[in-house]
Amino acid sequence: MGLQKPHSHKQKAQPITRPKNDENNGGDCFITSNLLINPPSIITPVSSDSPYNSWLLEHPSALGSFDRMMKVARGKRIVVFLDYDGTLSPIVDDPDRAFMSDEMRAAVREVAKYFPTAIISGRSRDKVKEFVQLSNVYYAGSHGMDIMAPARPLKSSGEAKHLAISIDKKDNDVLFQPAQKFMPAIQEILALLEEKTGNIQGAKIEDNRFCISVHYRRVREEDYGILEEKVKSLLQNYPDFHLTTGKKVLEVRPSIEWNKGHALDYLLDTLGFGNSSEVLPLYIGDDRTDEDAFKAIRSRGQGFPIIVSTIPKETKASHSLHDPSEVLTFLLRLARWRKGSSTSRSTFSNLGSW
Ligand SMILES: O=P(O)(O)OC[C@H]1O[C@H](O[C@H]2O[C@H](CO)[C@@H](O)[C@H](O)[C@H]2O)[C@H](O)[C@@H](O)[C@@H]1O
Repeated sequence: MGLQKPHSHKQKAQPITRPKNDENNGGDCFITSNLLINPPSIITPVSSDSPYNSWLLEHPSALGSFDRMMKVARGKRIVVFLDYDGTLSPIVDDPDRAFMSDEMRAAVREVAKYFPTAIISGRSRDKVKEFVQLSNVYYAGSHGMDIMAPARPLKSSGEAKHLAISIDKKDNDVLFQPAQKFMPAIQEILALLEEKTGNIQGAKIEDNRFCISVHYRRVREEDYGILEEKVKSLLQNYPDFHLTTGKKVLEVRPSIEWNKGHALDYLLDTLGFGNSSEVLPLYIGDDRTDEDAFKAIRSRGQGFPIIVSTIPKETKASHSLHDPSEVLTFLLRLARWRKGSSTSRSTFSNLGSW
């Protein structure tokens, strides 16, 4: 059987060799073997003579595999989870200007008409809401530590029950903030970070409510070590916090057992799909913190973890999309599939319940 051209981005048809330290990626670039939840029957890349094309064999394009994925989805309830930066909006130098295109907004709105849809971001919930501007999706900010979810009884969020959680009712939704007790310390750290990094040109501190981003995308290379040192030394006085890394960003987070994966499970639970074997979660994300959500899908045993990446990297995702423009195409296709499928309209009850 001849190898087929990927049914997606033009660039993918070419052998692509990208630098190891991809600008947007902050430096991680590995190839790993990965068990696919649903291995593809057709291998799409033209050739495997570039690291990216080899990687695609293990993480096939979600566009090239779309029909196959939708066959798996037959009779299941798809729930869509989306990351924001690098997934719905391109990575840009200024975090305050990471706008989503109107086209992308329309695509997410359309998807959310047919499937329960949630955006899980490292940003503060308010900020991501301000960027997305849609009322028919659920929002989880601070890497899942700030969730506005439907007011339904929890069935199986075992983890949540063990945390000092705060649940406030607002309208018909419930606010779930498992890191609320860390708020005073977070405010303190925020002020200290502003003070101590103020003299490092290009450094930017972003208040993400239950976590803090220290951006270094615009910091001179020779200053980066100093910045990192300052952040680490400050955190020595706050043993309840730890640092994680993302794309040219250091993130200060409270040390609780809660991440995007827990947020995904929590949302499925509150949406009423806690133990359902009928649910098929689909998560699209591009960064390290999204790996927790990919893992959560893998432990459920069904669903599609999809990574957005222009370079080969170690991931738990089963499928891939090259960049936000492919995310847009995928979302439009998903909505069109649901809308156009007259059989699915009578077979599935997604539409009625959402
Ligand atoms: O979980 P996400 O929604 O992907 O948020 C992760 C971080 O995204 C943002 O930073 C990244 O995007 C910026 C804008 O494109 C870019 O300038 C920065 O270098 C990236 O790291 C956001 O500003 C962070 O607070 C989020 O934690």
